[in-house]
Amino acid sequence: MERGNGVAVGVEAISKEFPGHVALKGVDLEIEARSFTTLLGPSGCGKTTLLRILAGFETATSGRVTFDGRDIARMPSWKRNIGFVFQNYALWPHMSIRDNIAYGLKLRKLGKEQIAERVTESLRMVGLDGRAEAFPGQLSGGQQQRVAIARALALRPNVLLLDEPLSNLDAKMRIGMRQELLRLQREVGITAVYVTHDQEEALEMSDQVAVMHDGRIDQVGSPQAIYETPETAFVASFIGHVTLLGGVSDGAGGFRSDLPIAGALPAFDGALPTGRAQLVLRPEDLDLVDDVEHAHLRGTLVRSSYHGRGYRSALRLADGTLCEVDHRRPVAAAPGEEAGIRVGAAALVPESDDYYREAAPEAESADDLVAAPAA
Ligand SMILES: Nc1ncnc2c1ncn2[C@@H]1O[C@H](COP(=O)(O)OP(=O)(O)OP(=O)(O)O)[C@@H](O)[C@H]1O
Repeated sequence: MERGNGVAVGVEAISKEFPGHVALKGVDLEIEARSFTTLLGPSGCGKTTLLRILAGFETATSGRVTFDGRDIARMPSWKRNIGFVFQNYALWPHMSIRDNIAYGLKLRKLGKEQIAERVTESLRMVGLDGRAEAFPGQLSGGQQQRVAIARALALRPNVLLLDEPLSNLDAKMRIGMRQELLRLQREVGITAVYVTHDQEEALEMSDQVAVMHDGRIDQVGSPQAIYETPETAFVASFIGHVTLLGGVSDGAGGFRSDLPIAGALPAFDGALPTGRAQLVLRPEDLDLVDDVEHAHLRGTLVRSSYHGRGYRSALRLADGTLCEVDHRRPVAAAPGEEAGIRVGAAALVPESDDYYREAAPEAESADDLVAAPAA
C-alpha cells in the first residue's frame, strides 16, 4: 500500500443485511493513507459490522470496498494484509507472549530469525521489552492490550483495524493508552480505522471522524468540524451536551426561532435550505447576563453549580426546554428567578432526518428572521 497522501481505503455504497435486520444502509467513506479514522456511534449503529467488512470477516450485501483503488470483495481476509485488534484482546492464554505474537508470523512462513526480530521490535514499540516469556494471565489488562497491538503490528499490515480496543480498561489506563496508541500509529505511519462509542476518544485521537447512526454515516469530518459545525441534530447531540431550539431556516443563513430571541444571533457556518430547523446551543458558547432585557434568551434559573474553572447553570426556557450555560462569574439570580442568556456561537441543523424529503414550509419575510446571514 502506498504510504503518503491518497485514499488507502474506499467504502462505496456498502449495505449489509442480516436476517431480519439491515445493519448498514449505503455507507460511503474515504480513508486517507496514514490517517487515523474513527467510526463513532451508539451501540447497534453498525460500526463493528463496517469494520468487519473491511477486515473480510463479513461480506457486504452490496457495495464496494477498495484498498488502494483495488476492489477487494473477492480477496480473503488473510490476503488483505490487515491487522485487527479486538476489544477483548483475543490472546491465547496457554501461549507465551512471544508465541502469541509469533503465531501469525509462522503462518506467513517467516524465518526463525526474522520472527524473533519482529517479536522483539513489536514488544519494544509497545513498551513491553523483556516480557516475551510471560503468559497473558500474568499481565494487566492494559499490558495484554499492548500485546494484542504488538501482535497486529508485527505483521506489518497496511491497515490497522481496531474495535473498541480500550473499552475493557479502567478509565485512567484508557486515557493514557489513547496517546500511546496514537504515538504508535504515527511512528509506524499506518492507516488506522478505529471503532468507538466514546466521543471524547474520537475527538482526541482522530484525523477524521465518521459519525454513524442507524446504519448510515451522518457526517464525516475533522473533530473540529464534527463538534463545531454538526450537520444533523443527531451529530450535535451525540457529541457533547447541547440544547436544541426549533424554528425556521430562511435558506440564506437566517433563522426564526419558535421562541422569541432578542437581537441578532452570530452568523452560522453554512446555510440550510428553507424549512424547519434547529438551533444548536452548547453550554460553553453561551453566557449568563445580568441585563435580562438585552439578552438573546430568557429563562428561569433551575440550578447552578461550581465546577472548578467556572459554573454551569440550567435555565428553563419559555417552551419548557432546559438550557445549560457555562459561565465564569457566579449567577446573580436565585433559583426560580429570571436570568438572561447571551449566545456567543451557534450551529443550525435540519429538524429531522427526513428534512430534505419533506415539502419545506415557505420562508417568512426576511424581516422576521433574527439571525443575520453570514457577511
Ligand atoms: N451476525 C449477525 N446477525 C444478525 N444481526 C447482526 C449480526 N451482527 C450484527 N447484527 C446486528 O446489526 C446491528 C449492528 O451491529 P454492530 O455490531 O455493527 O453495531 P455496533 O455499532 O458495533 O454496536 P456495538 O457498539 O454494540 O458493538 C445490530 O443491531 C446487531 O444486532
